[in-house]
Amino acid sequence: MDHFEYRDGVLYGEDVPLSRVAEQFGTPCYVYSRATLARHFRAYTEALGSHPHLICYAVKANTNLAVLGLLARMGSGFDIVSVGELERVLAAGGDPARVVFSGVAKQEAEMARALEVGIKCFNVESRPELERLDAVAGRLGKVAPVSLRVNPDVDAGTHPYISTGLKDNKFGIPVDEALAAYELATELPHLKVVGLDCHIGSQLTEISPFLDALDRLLVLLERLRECGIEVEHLDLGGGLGVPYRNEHPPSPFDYATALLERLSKWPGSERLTLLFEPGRSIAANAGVLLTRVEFLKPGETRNFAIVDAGMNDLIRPSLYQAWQAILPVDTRKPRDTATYDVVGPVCETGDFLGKDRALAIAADDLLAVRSAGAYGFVMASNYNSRPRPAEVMVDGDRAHLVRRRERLEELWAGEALLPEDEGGSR
Ligand SMILES: Cc1ncc(COP(=O)(O)O)c(C=O)c1O
Ligand SMILES: N[C@@H](CCCC[NH3+])C(=O)O
Repeated sequence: MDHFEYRDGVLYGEDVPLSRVAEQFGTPCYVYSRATLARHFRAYTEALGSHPHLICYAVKANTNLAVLGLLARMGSGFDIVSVGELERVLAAGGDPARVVFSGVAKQEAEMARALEVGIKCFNVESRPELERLDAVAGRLGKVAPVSLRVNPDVDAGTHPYISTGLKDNKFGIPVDEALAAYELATELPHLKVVGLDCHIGSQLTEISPFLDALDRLLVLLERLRECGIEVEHLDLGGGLGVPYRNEHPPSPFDYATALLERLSKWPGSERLTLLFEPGRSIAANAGVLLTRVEFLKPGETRNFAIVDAGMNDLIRPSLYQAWQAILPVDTRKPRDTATYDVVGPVCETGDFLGKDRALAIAADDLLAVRSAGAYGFVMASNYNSRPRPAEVMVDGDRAHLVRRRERLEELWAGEALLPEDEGGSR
């Protein structure tokens, strides 16, 4: 069941009419469904069944504390890429022993904090990072658990900005250099090799690139074994796509079944814990962005629906030419249908949420931009000095404000005038 659906012409999030959310909390506003988030998380754990596994939700997709807290209580681990994400996981009650730390540029202080709280492992992306981590761990008298992120050079078949597993991408250690990097890791006194990791990209809609990557990792695991290096876990990253429009990505079940089948041919695979780092497939379709039509502006060549959410609130359409469905929240009022570019208030021609959309709308109507639960609020900015929107979680017939809209004064907190400009004129 989809938890954002029309009932009698009105769009609901679970049992809450989205018009009520807009009235209560204003627009623009992100709305997440607790039941959908939980269902998406369970789809992974059920798909993996009894095979030892840990789902490490990719925090970057949606860092709202209520989202993290819900997943933490369901037993989720977390994939983080900064100490900021680590602190959010801890603040939400997440278990540090279930945290993996990815990212190409981990700083010493970030490593130190992660060692202090005792994370599960560092997904190390280069040889200099191994050396830095060894030095930091040595200074703290600790041993850092490491997994090397290998770049298997497979084409994920996704948007070039979100493809990460090609030779040309900055991520990971090239697969041909991985063995030598593992040897270095075993020699460094303050590191312990625990895993092997890859992440080939985001919004993948086919299983085959994942299987190609797995095949390459299994060849590497074989060679590691020959050198006496055994790992406890294999982390296949995130990347499973979602339907934004008419894509048909594999379900977590189909994906896991295909992987487990391929893996079963590898001796000892039943002892290898599988880690996954899904972000989008858990959060994207668990959220919408609510926005109100400010003005309709008919034109000679195009009609514009100018709404109160802009590229600063949801940048995916502008940045990746991403298509996200835009739906009227209340379809009961009689309206003429026209084709609109749905644009925001920001002073950029690239400020649009959708183009060429057939919509039956009038000024003041509410719209919902779908699939906005991942890479939505987290990528919002204050461009044009616009406060970032509120976030709301619906749960059955209740709507909880889980992050209030930013206040205007917060936009200049921490800034100062020059001393000579404080009050009075020169
Ligand atoms: C290392 C890593 N893990 C996990 C993810 C999550 O990816 P997705 O949201 O596509 O599942 C990303 C983002 O692409 C990533 O860079
Ligand atoms: N921000 C991207 C995904 C980035 C994945 C991060 N490695 C998107 O919205 O599609």
